[in-house]
Amino acid sequence: MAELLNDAEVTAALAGLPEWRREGDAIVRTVKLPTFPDAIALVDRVAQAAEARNHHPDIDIRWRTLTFVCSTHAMGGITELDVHLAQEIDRLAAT
Ligand SMILES: C[C@H](O)[C@H](O)[C@H]1CNC2=NC(N)=NC(=O)C2=N1
Repeated sequence: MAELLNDAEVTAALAGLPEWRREGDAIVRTVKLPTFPDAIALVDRVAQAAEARNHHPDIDIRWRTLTFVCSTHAMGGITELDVHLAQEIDRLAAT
């Protein structure tokens, strides 16, 4: 299992993830899509990617606005798995 990142490591990771912010034991990004179906389509793409890597974000869906919350539940905090998932979500959100 991936090790917890310390504060400096989280800060360094977020420097490469400008759309993301730290909220306690998680990193968080909000994405606004043009339509509700567009938002659900992105959720589906993220779900496929999360399943493939067996690491899943918490997802809040409010009309066209999605909030992704990445934390490693088994470790109770932020690990490289969350950073890599955030990078993947950014790629999928850009398509
Ligand atoms: C058994 C399975 O590998 C674990 O439950 C996985 C599934 N997806 C997960 N996703 C996240 N975000 N954190 C976890 O600790 C986690 N654990």
